[in-house]
Amino acid sequence: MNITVIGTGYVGLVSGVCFSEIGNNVRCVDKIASKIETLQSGGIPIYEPGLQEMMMKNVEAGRLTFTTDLSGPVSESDLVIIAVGTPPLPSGEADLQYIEAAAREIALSMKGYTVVAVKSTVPVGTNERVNSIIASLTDQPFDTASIPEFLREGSAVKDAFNPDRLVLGVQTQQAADLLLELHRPLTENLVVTDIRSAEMIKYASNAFLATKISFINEIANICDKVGADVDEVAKGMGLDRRIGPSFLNAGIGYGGSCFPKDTHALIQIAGNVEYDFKLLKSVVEVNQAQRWGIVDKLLEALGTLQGKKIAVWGLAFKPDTDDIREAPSLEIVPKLVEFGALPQVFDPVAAENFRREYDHESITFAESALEAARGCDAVCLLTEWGEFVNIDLKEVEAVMNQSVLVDGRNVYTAQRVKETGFDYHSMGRPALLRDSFIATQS
Ligand SMILES: NC(=O)c1ccc[n+]([C@@H]2O[C@H](COP(=O)([O-])OP(=O)(O)OC[C@H]3O[C@@H](n4cnc5c(N)ncnc54)[C@H](O)[C@@H]3O)[C@@H](O)[C@H]2O)c1
Ligand SMILES: O=c1ccn([C@@H]2O[C@H](COP(=O)(O)OP(=O)(O)O[C@H]3O[C@H](CO)[C@@H](O)[C@H](O)[C@H]3O)[C@@H](O)[C@H]2O)c(=O)[nH]1
Repeated sequence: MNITVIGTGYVGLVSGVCFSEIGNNVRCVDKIASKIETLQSGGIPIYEPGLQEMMMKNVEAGRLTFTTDLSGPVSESDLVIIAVGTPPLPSGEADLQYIEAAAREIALSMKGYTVVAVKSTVPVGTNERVNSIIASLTDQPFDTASIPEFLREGSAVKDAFNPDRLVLGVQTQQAADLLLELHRPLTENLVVTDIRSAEMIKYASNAFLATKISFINEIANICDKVGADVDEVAKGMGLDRRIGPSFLNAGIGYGGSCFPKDTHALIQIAGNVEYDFKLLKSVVEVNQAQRWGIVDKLLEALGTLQGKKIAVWGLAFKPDTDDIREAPSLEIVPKLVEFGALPQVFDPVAAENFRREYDHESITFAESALEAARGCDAVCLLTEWGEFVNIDLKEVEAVMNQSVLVDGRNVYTAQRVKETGFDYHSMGRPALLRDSFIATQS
């Protein structure tokens, strides 16, 4: 199948590479010339494990090319996938200007029957808008479709080949047949539905996952007060198949380019039809407050942050990505500075992206986790990169001024902490270090 993918961000590039990997001819288009030049020369503008190797393999096989000009590729394509950004407007609503511009450009180049599928996360009704834009500019036959993306950054390639399900929102059998042919090699769990429902499935899924996170974070806050261990609670809850174990990791809350944006957008979508989505508003509020929990714990442990050196481990919104969009670090580090602290920050890949967003004379960018900890009064872990999880805590303690460890992602076991002299604080696990039956078992 000949496919054009518009937008080479996380979603467009991963989709383009994966569809070429299963034998399709894919042309990836982006209007940012520097991105295309990087891709054409074998480089990759984002950090995503396994993507570059797979990209090079398919480029060499002649199935994958990159360009800034969509006209040629679109005119030869059976399927055009729109994977441009839908960033939030100040109101929280999704900004659809890039979707609409792409629709106009596609319409002017289409030749013969083409399916135009929106992969970007868009409010219900957007495909109809895309449909009317294209119909107003061309008399070529076409269908629009909604194929929302569910990949997670950091495991995008793995997710693309092992999806729990794929959702195909269609309006004709012809479009359904083409999309089924494309997606069948990836999974048997194909949900074929109407376009509006497909658009809604994406927002509802992200909102539900965000709700699970805020729920367990509130349970963690209560565990802190009643002396329970939220990880034990999550384990006990998650074994109930109706609840499930995933997305019950308590910590400093969710960030990233999707959950914050999509929860706000769904609140707005509901508001536009005069529905007050009270539950989701609370999810967002809880998530915001959760970020300050780690600062409270540092204050509790140190008394004051004025002049204190604080090592910050992790700046990316999650491990295995350089993405810092809506990362908790972007609020927590400035808050530490505001309290007079001297943060020594380190992230294996996201430090440069962070520095572009926020820098201050009080901050030192360290070259390693150990260097970040040197001379510090406390370490706080914001992102659970493997190298922080597996670090030798005794070695870290040895280079610090005071041994306080605030674990914002609950990654250390009781045994590892007990081997050190750290004054250890976690998110909702006060029972962890207690000499109780559970603590001696763990
Ligand atoms: N990042 C994720 O993990 C993820 C996962 C699922 C869904 N989504 C959704 O997918 C969409 C894309 O997300 P992303 O993170 O890949 O965005 P991104 O901002 O990383 O990439 C979008 C790309 O589209 C390009 N672009 C915009 N208009 C264009 C045009 N007219 N022609 C050619 N290129 C154009 C931009 O230059 C940019 O490179 C969003 O709606 C997002 O909500 C993202
Ligand atoms: O138990 C958990 C799980 C996640 N998180 C946080 O939640 C955020 C999002 O994590 P994750 O979902 O793994 O990453 P994303 O790449 O943002 O992926 C989400 O957003 C994408 C964009 O819409 C969707 O495609 C994915 O299905 C959806 O998981 C991160 O800050 C995590 O630290 C927690 O705090 N606790």
